Amino acid sequence: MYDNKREFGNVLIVGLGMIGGSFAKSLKQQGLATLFGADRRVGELTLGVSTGVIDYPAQLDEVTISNMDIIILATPVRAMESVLTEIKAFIKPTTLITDVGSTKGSVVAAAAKVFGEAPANFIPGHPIAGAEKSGVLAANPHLFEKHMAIVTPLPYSDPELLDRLHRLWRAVGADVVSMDVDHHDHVLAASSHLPHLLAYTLVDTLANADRSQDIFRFAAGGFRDFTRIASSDPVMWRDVFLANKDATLATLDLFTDRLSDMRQAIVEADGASMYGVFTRAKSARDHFLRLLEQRTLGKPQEKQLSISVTPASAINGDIKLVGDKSLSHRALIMAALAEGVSELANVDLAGDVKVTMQALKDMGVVIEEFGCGSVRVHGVGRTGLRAPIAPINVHGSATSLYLLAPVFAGQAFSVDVLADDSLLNTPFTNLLRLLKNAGAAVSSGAADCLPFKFLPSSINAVSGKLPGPASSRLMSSAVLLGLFAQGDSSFESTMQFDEQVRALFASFGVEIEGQASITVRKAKLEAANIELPSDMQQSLWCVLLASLLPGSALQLQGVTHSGRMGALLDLLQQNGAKLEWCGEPLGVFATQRLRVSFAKLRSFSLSAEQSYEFREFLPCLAMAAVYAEGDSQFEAVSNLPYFYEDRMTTLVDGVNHIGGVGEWHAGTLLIKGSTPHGGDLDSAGNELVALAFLLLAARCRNGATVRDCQKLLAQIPNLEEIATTLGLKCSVLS
Ligand SMILES: NC(=O)C1=CN([C@@H]2O[C@H](COP(=O)(O)OP(=O)(O)OC[C@H]3O[C@@H](n4cnc5c(N)ncnc54)[C@H](O)[C@@H]3O)[C@@H](O)[C@H]2O)C=CC1
Ligand SMILES: O=C(O)C(=O)Cc1ccc(O)cc1
Repeated sequence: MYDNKREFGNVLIVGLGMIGGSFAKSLKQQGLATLFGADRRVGELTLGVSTGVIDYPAQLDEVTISNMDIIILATPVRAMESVLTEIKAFIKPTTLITDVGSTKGSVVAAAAKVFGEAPANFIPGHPIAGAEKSGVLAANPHLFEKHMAIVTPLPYSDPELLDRLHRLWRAVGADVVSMDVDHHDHVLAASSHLPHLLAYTLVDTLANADRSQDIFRFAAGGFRDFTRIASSDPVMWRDVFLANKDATLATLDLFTDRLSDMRQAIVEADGASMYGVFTRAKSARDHFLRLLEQRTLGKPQEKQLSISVTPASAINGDIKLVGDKSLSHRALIMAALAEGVSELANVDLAGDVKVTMQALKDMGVVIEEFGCGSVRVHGVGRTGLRAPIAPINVHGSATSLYLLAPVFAGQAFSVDVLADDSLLNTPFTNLLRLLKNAGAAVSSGAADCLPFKFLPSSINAVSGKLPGPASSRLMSSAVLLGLFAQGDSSFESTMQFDEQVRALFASFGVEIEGQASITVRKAKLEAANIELPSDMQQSLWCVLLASLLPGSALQLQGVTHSGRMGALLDLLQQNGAKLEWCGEPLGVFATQRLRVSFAKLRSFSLSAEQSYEFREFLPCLAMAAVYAEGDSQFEAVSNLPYFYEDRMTTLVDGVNHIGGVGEWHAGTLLIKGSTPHGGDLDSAGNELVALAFLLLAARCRNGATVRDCQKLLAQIPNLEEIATTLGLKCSVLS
């Protein structure tokens, strides 16, 4: 009967109900232990044996207890003291004693009462998995899979037995986390105990109300969802509230205050307050569900998407492109930090910008979306953000990280920042230097990589030379960081401050003076109503497409001639592009209508400085160079940060693969003018490479298929629609 050959030896479950039964059934089905059950209801033990949950029924006597390797207490929490008293005299010090109770302080106190001090072989635990059912017939061997199990070891707990406890929970499929007893009781009071109290009280209130019959008869799904847990076992929950009195009272008081605020909002017909609470709550819950989904389902497998392009003749039309991505990030952040309500038009809400928007929502900012890039942002002011309930995930968006990091650094609460695999190996040395130089308390993973942890600290004005090579993102990080400092920031960069970004900051009351020697003057951050100019990458793509395809005549609305976009278009004009600006410049960003028609482009010759200045646009420029007259060269591409160079290497491989000619000479990229025959182009998952390959595909002789376009389609979800509007024949294949 007693068997020590299996991994966990002899395991006794005391209290063979739903949780104890589920544990036993899982271990038994996997053949990991010999299972014994004890319960004050003999019927549960008989059922336990007949349904294959345990091997043997048992008594809490000397023979049983002294032969056990593991004893698991799975009774309601207030029964545990009497069970411990009963078995105390027979326990061997090498036997692991643990429990599954929903409260932990009371169980530790019970053990201390029985043993004088909780012994080293007593280590409490708690699975965060369950159901409203009870009894051994509700046992489910898969109950704990992909759920968390909390262990709350005590300072003198035996490390070997703690290791065994971890292995035990992992064996039934749980992810084990360790926690302090008091913290456990406060967290669970809020996340589990309070909801059960509300559900029980709501159902009881309505059951005793006038018209109760009709209340239940006409109850909808919401009522069912909200009250499912009121079917839970009353003894178990009575015990929980008796055992975790202080922590549940604290969370109940907080909730009662907020409920009376909601009552007041209804009395005063204060729709704005209600709307704020509801949108913040929705956003918090959506966020929480995503976390939960990730834990239970793992990361979703990305489907490979390709785009096939039939060689096009002309493209034509009059089109308004979505707003600039980099300005969209900045506009949302500034509107969130401003005082009052901002109306933003033509915001790009796809791809990485979604990451920035979600982070702001996670910190309590209400953002209403009206479709077509129109959003209303209810600014909370520089000090009005709230601590997010979970780490902020910037997924694969380095831009979100650059622009949000200064905001996290300036908060009075701490923020943890995570990312997806794609960004986890990227070092953010210069960003971290900028933050730390200004006094931010931020720690990172190894080699300046994510994850980051920000702790509250006081931020000093940004001064001196910005670290590392100049970049528009880092300059904006510096401006944003300065918003949280005392006094005005002044810093130097080797690059000129972009005029469009300057105009954007100015709209919200932040004046940026100077070109490469910058002074940031911040007054009160004011809400703004602005319309963003067309996205630079997408505008460039359309301009090049029209320039490459004979017969094309295209009109682009809302393009700006200021800043980097202006410089880029000037470069194209010097290379023979036929561009014509129409109408007066409008609005903060001086946008105009741009006419583009086919042109025989001359070969490109970019100096090292120009390769650096236009580094984000090199992929599209290099693919246009394939169809330019003569040989183009892009100097010093190999001196760019590695990921720019990687993009160009992928592009050159693609060009050569489909019959064009691209070569490297001492860091300079040479592209010979030609008309490739076409074929397969692998973008290696990079969205800018994929976008540039579409240009290449549009004019090659037989068309081409661009592989690995998931990221591109996430960033520009309406790409197929844009192409159709312009008359370019392309289709997405999965
Ligand atoms: N129900 C749930 O979803 C979860 C429950 N828990 C905890 O697990 C424990 C068990 O809960 P359930 O399995 O749901 O309850 P249950 O009612 O299904 O099982 C409890 C069992 O303990 C037995 N019992 C009561 N007093 C006893 C005593 N003095 N000696 C021997 N047996 C005794 C009962 O007869 C019953 O069979 C509780 O401490 C609860 O807080 C933890 C996580 C989830
Ligand atoms: O049924 C549900 O949704 C639960 O909330 C289950 C539950 C009940 C008690 C716990 O201590 C842990 C989990």
